[in-house]
Amino acid sequence: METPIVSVRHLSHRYNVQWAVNDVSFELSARGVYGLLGANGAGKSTIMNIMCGVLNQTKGDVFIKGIDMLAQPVAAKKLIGFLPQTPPLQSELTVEEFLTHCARIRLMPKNTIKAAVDEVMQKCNVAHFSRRLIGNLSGGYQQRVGIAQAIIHRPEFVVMDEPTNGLDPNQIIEIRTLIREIAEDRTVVLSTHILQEVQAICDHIWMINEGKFVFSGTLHEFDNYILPSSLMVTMMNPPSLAELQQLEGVQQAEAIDRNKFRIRYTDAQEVTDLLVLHSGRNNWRISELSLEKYSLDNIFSELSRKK
Ligand SMILES: Nc1ncnc2c1ncn2[C@@H]1O[C@H](COP(=O)(O)OP(=O)(O)OP(=O)(O)O)[C@@H](O)[C@H]1O
Repeated sequence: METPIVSVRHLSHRYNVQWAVNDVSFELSARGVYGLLGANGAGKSTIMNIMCGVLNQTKGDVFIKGIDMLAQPVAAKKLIGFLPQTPPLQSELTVEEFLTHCARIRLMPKNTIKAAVDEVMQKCNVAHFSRRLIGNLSGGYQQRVGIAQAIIHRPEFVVMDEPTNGLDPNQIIEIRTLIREIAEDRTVVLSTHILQEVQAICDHIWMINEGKFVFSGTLHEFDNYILPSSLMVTMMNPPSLAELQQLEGVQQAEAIDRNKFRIRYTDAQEVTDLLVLHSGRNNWRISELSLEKYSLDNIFSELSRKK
């Protein structure tokens, strides 16, 4: 069997007295984008920093292509690219100078550096800014340079800590596209606290809460696992709450305001059909009907209930 690109075994980490990561294990063998999703403080950065050899774990092991990160950090780090939460940029250098410097500290052979810098500037679409000082680039372009430094040495495995944090909506779309391109021939692990981010670019999701994995699966499995169980209905001429509650298929109805109600149900289609039917018969005049989208908080509490 092929050696996994990454193997994390029973990883735990404690800062002072608090356990930030608690017995996390996983293995990655395939290409694609893996999303580590969790609220602020869930433990994402701690796991990423340990995987990349920036922080030594309290317990457990990390192997990169079979190489123990603690025992052989230099050899393991050659196989990894890392974009930390705050990109390690030097604002007084030009893009080309900075990437050349990164290639040197990555111990790339001297005669390969120029070609590698040109290639990565093309890939990350910063070649036209090669002579511009990094400090004078926009946030989106600085992030591109941050990604370029992570892949300059052509690692098989790239880790990005909240790569779209702080960018504007257009920049977010561009950086997501770049990440997907990078993942075509590599394994990328990224962290985010934004549900839509994993839905937009990840093939596989891990959810982490208070230092523990609470879900691991494909995007499809995730969507099937977390089904909404309520809908919002707005009516111009609503019935009483008691009337709504008596409707077949309605588990519970809650008035949000005079016209708007949250309906909990067992079968979304059945309750929608009945609401529309009764609205037609009784002139309730539905103006809006929508399934409620889950927030990250809802999902965590739902996952905790399912465990
Ligand atoms: N250097 C540190 N010293 C003490 N506690 C820390 C330190 N770094 C992180 N923590 C704590 O460990 C827990 C996990 O933090 P971590 O930064 O890994 O979470 P995160 O999911 O990456 O959150 P964020 O999205 O806010 O970066 C948090 O409770 C945090 O306060």
